[in-house]
Amino acid sequence: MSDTTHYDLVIIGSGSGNALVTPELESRRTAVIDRGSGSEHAFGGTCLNVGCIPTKMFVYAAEVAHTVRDAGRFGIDATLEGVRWRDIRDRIFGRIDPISEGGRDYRRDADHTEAYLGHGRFVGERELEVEITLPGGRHEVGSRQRVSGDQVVIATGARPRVPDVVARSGVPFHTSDTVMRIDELPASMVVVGGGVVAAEFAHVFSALGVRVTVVTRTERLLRVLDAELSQAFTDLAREKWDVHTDAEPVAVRRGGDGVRLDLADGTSVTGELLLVATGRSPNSDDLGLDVGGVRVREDGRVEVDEHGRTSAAGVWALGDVSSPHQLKHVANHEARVVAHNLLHPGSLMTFDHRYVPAAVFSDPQVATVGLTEQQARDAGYDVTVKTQRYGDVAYGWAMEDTTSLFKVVGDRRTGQVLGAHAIGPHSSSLIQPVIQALSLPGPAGPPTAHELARGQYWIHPALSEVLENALLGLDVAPYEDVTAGYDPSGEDEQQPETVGSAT
Ligand SMILES: Cc1cc2nc3c(=O)[nH]c(=O)nc-3n(C[C@H](O)[C@H](O)[C@H](O)COP(=O)(O)OP(=O)(O)OC[C@H]3O[C@@H](n4cnc5c(N)ncnc54)[C@H](O)[C@@H]3O)c2cc1C
Ligand SMILES: NC(=O)c1ccc[n+]([C@@H]2O[C@H](COP(=O)([O-])OP(=O)(O)OC[C@H]3O[C@@H](n4cnc5c(N)ncnc54)[C@H](O)[C@@H]3O)[C@@H](O)[C@H]2O)c1
Repeated sequence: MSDTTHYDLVIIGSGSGNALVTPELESRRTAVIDRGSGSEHAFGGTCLNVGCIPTKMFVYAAEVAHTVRDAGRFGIDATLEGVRWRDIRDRIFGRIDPISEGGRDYRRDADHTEAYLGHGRFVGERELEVEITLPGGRHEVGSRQRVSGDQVVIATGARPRVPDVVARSGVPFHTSDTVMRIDELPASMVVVGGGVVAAEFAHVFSALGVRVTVVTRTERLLRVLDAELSQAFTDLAREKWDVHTDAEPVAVRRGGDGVRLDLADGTSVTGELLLVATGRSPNSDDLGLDVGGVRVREDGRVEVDEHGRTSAAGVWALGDVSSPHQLKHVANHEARVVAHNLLHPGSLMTFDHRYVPAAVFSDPQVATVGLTEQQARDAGYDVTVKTQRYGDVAYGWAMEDTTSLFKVVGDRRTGQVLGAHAIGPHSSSLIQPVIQALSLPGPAGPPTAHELARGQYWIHPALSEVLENALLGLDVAPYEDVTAGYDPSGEDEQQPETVGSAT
């Protein structure tokens, strides 16, 4: 056991936690503790190693395969001759692994910072013991190191949750932590879960030629989305994958070419490989939080206030371990807030969770921000909605699109947008103007739907015209009425000039 080494700042978790060490914090003595992510126990957290980045690199390769298969519709004859899985995998991790190793070495070698590569647990107030489990740091594997900090940040993320019926079965299975490193593509795969991870991996593997079965206990895939989009996604998924909704595995055993899952409705499904994608639990257990005086919510998230402070003085938390949103852009935002707050205790910044957007990089892609139609109705708004088809704008014609939609939810009385939900190519980018309008309101509040549509140019004939048309299609007061008497300078009685429509 080592003596306790004292730091200005101790960070547990090298994902968004590592990004905390901004230039302003770099002069402080900082310890970063991390036990590694995924099967390689890599430094740098989920997003870099087993989350956002590699999945989207696989998604891109899947889309290339899909484009080749689909080319005939456009008069281009092409044949997908094969998929070199190992080449795809090795290209992706050949790029990611060196970044992870470089990040670890930088933290180990930089002035003022130290990397402790192992599992950390509180052993007292702002004091931790780290069981060193990984090589690559300065501490011997197997040793136990004690560190303490003036401030401690918990950024330990979340891990895949595995239903007991799978965990206890003894049948080999994968999660998002391991499935991207497999050596060979299986012929078939059963995905348990109907959320984001399931939707993205089902797309990747099916586009690369794997026969995919999806089993989810909800009545639709991507159940948390606006119901119209969730239904549209489920309908399209059924055309490509064998989708079992309202279904839960009650027994898992070896069978068929690999695994057999008996479902509660008496049917069964088989596949060569089993992928479990049934949610992620915060890494708040096995951290000794009770010893550190840190309270945890019933759902397992570390309890934080709007500034990121936990119940223990000088201990902060951010990202998946504490946030209501398990998203990297949210974890990054929270890290920026906490970094500021560590340096400016007299003027604390607050987390902004008002308009958190999200996207699902599946086939089709889905994006969402703000209230769903049902949420807006439940909240008592005078709701108006417009669902615009991609196929109704010029770029949608070019794409021969027949299935993609952009839906906006508005408040009839104020004319303001309450939410936007899109399903189709590039929806994660197309939705950004709505995120901006909601998040950066002018002095008179967010622009109305018609102001957003008519107060700016929309490049013609870009796909973004689908959003322009959706906004214009909302049954709200026309732009002229909303802007009547509008006088931005306070001097000019004239109305602002409206720009012409691109449609
Ligand atoms: C397959 C997948 C795809 C995703 N795609 C997207 C996406 O496209 N867009 C998006 O916004 N989000 C995506 N996410 C979610 C995103 O990855 C997470 O929200 C984000 O990475 C959380 O960051 P974090 O810093 O809170 O935690 P993490 O990045 O998970 O970092 C926590 C670190 O702490 C370490 N740790 C935990 N406990 C201890 C301990 N006791 N001692 C030492 N170390 C410990 C862990 O090993 C890990 O390295 C995806 C997630 C998955 C699983
Ligand atoms: N593109 C992105 O932003 C992205 C991508 C991947 C993951 N993530 C983040 O990771 C989080 C976790 O993703 P996830 O897909 O694992 O969780 P999730 O909460 O999105 O979905 C879990 C799904 O599994 C189903 N389920 C749970 N237990 C089941 C059981 N026993 N049998 C059958 N179905 C069961 C649930 O009903 C749900 O449909 C997401 O909430 C998201 O925030 C984000």
